[in-house]
Formats: sequence, structure tokens, C-alpha cells
Amino acid sequence: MSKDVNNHTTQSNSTPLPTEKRSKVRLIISGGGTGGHIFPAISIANAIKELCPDAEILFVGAEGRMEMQRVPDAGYRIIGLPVAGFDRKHLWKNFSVLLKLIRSQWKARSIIKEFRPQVAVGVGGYASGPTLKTAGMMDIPTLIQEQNSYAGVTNKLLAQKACKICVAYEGMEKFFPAEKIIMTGNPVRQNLLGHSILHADAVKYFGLNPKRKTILILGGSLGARTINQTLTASLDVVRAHPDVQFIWQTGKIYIDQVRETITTATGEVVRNPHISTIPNLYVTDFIKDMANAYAAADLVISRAGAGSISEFCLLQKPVILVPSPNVAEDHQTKNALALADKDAAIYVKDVEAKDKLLPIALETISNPQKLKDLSENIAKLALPNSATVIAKEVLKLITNPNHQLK
Ligand SMILES: CC(=O)N[C@H]1[C@@H](OP(=O)(O)OP(=O)(O)OC[C@H]2O[C@@H](n3ccc(=O)[nH]c3=O)[C@H](O)[C@@H]2O)O[C@H](CO)[C@@H](O)[C@@H]1O
Repeated sequence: MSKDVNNHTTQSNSTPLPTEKRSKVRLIISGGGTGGHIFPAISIANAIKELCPDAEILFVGAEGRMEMQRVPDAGYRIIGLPVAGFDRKHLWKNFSVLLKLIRSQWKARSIIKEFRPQVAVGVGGYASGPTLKTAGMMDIPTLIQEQNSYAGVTNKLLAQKACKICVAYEGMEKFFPAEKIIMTGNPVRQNLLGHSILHADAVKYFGLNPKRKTILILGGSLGARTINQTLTASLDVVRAHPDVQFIWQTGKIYIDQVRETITTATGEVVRNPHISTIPNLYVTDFIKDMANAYAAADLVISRAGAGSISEFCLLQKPVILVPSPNVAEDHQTKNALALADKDAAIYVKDVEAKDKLLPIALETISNPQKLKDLSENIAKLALPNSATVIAKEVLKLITNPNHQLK
């Protein structure tokens, strides 16, 4: 990157200008890799824009990762770093990763020098490491947002220099300095809340029948192998229940395989990119319009990612959680149990999904009282206005010259 990213005069030294000499609020938001990091970042950006419409926001992500598409889709500018993740199992393979990290730090430095943010926000994921570390070294105040009940490695490292750490779960003092922690909950995209989409219209949007009950099946932002395998092995069950219909998000890497299985099962080639040849089944790799998907759903089946859970709580969705066993410290199981222990969700273990998931889902969807109880119980766990609370903390770091730089 050689040009001043916002057409402002580029300073040659790294000392930030005093706030009063700037025309506008300028901040960097960095992180990504999965929806669980990207969508909270977008909702923080939206909340900052609401409070401060003139604010200039630049995202810094990782080249080739999901944020490079999703952030511009949401109307924000993003620059990619050549950063990649460490291979923790085969340490000798990490030489090129180390070089990429060094190059990313250089690039982050040049981005920061040109854009001259007053604050940098990190949401976890590869890019937030070099960006926030560099911002901290350049004496720019930083705030991090940790979505999970178990802190990621990047956030733990960045915590030492961060001024504030916004969290969604109790007990995060285990990972972060207690005096920096603020309980905010996870930001949820504003367009998912407070809209007036009617259930019937949402169901029709997916080409389905508003008179039938609808189960929304989510595998997190990347898709879930176990959930997909369960469904592909149960297509005959799906076809045997025309009174129930399914919206199934497979994830990008699984979609071709799923379509092939459907083609083999029905003997008809799936032509429309989204609608399968089974009438009560809508299949897609990724749902861009989650507001419609949630509005259509009477019941959700999902992985137990922290961002998804925050959405289910705020939208009061009855949900069956199948936590991924392949995440750090098994944090999705902890996320799921926090709800299941309060009868706010049904918990199905990953290893039991193939046998139990669909029967439990079909039984639950035909039990209105159970759906109502789940909905009422999960609503009690919602932490509203998280994005605005975090946005205010970000802006305070700009306006309050006494912020703590460690
Ligand atoms: C495998 C993995 O590492 N998962 C982690 C990742 O999950 P993942 O990226 O799946 O994130 P979450 O479950 O937290 O959130 C998924 C987000 O993607 C959105 N969405 C999902 C599907 C879709 O088709 N369209 C769409 O927009 C959801 O509405 C939600 O906003 O980050 C979470 C938050 O740090 C962690 O808790 C998860 O453990």
C-alpha cells in the first residue's frame, strides 16, 4: 500500500496527532477469519457510525480470508495483510508463517502511519495480532473484544497492551487483567434486530410454504461436517416429513458434496443454485440474509459459536446446539452447556448427532409448549445493545486523554 488510504496528508513519524487537530474520528478495526470475528466487528462499526456519522473506519483483515468479502459487502473498506495461522502440530512448518507475520507487521505499520487512527479495535483472528501489536507499539490506544468464554491466543497476547477488554462471559479474569475487563456481551448485526419481516414473507423468500413449520440448520460461518453428514444420511427422513421444511446452510467447502448426494438420492440434477430437488428442503452454502432466515425459523439446529448464541438469545430462538469438538479448549461445549443448564437450549453431543439430532428436532418442532419454553428461557440470557456499549468505550478512548497505555 503506497497511497494515503484516506487522502489525508501522511505524517512521517508515528506520533498520533492530538484529537482536537483532527477533523474526524478515525479508527481501525482488525481481525476476522470466521464470521464469529467478522460480524461483531461490523456491528461495532455500524454502532460507531450511528454515534458518529463522520467517523472514518478502516478494516484490516487477512488476505484471502472471509472478511475480504464480507466487510466490503457491509459497506466498509478493508486492507488485507499477508498473515497466516501457525501450525501448532508441526512447528517446523512455520518458517513461512513467521515471514508472513513479519511482513504483516511491516504492512500494518505502513497502514497505521498513513491512516493515522486514534484508536485500534481487535476482534480476534489472524490479522488482529500484527495490527494491534503494531498500534500498541506506536502508542495508539487499543481495545479488544473477546467473543468466547475461553480467550483466544491472539487476544491473550494483546491484552497486556490493551486499554480495555470487552467480554461476553463471566470469569474472564482467568485470561485478562481484571481492571481492563468490561462485560458488554457480543455485538450482533443491527439488521438482525428490530426489523419488521413477517414470518410468512421470510418463509416465502426461501421458496418454502408458510403453512409448514421450518427448521433452520446452521453450521457456523464455515459449515459443520457432522451436521452435514447427519443430514445427508437422513434425506429419506426429510422426504418422509413433508409437513416440516428445512433451510440448510452447508458451508462453502461442503456444498458440492451435499448437492451430489441430493442428486443421487432424487435422481434429479439440482439446477437452481439454492433450491434442492427435494421440495421441503432449501440448501445453500452461506445465508447472506440471516434476518430472513431467523424470521422464517420455528426451530434452529446449530453449532455453538459465541456469535450465533448471542443472536439466538436476542432473537429468542428455540435451538438445538451441537457444539464443535474441534475448537480450542472445547469452548463450544462450554457455550452450549451455559444454555442447556438453564433449559434455554437442547444440547446434542457431536458424536451422538447422527443418531439423535433429527429425531429430537422433529419431536421438538411438533411440541409448541417446548418451543415456547425454550424461547422464553433463552430470552432471559440476552445482553442487548452490546455494539453501542462497545462503540462508546471506543470513542471514550479517543476523547479521554487519560486512557491507560501500558
Ligand atoms: C470452528 C470455529 O472456529 N468456530 C468459532 C467461530 O465460529 P463461527 O465463525 O461459526 O462464528 P459464530 O457461530 O460465533 O457466528 C457465526 C456468524 O455467522 C453468521 N452466519 C452464519 C451462517 C450463514 O450462513 N450466514 C451467516 O451470516 C451468523 O449469523 C453469525 O453471526 O467463532 C466463534 C466466535 O469467536 C467461536 O465461538 C467458534 O467456536
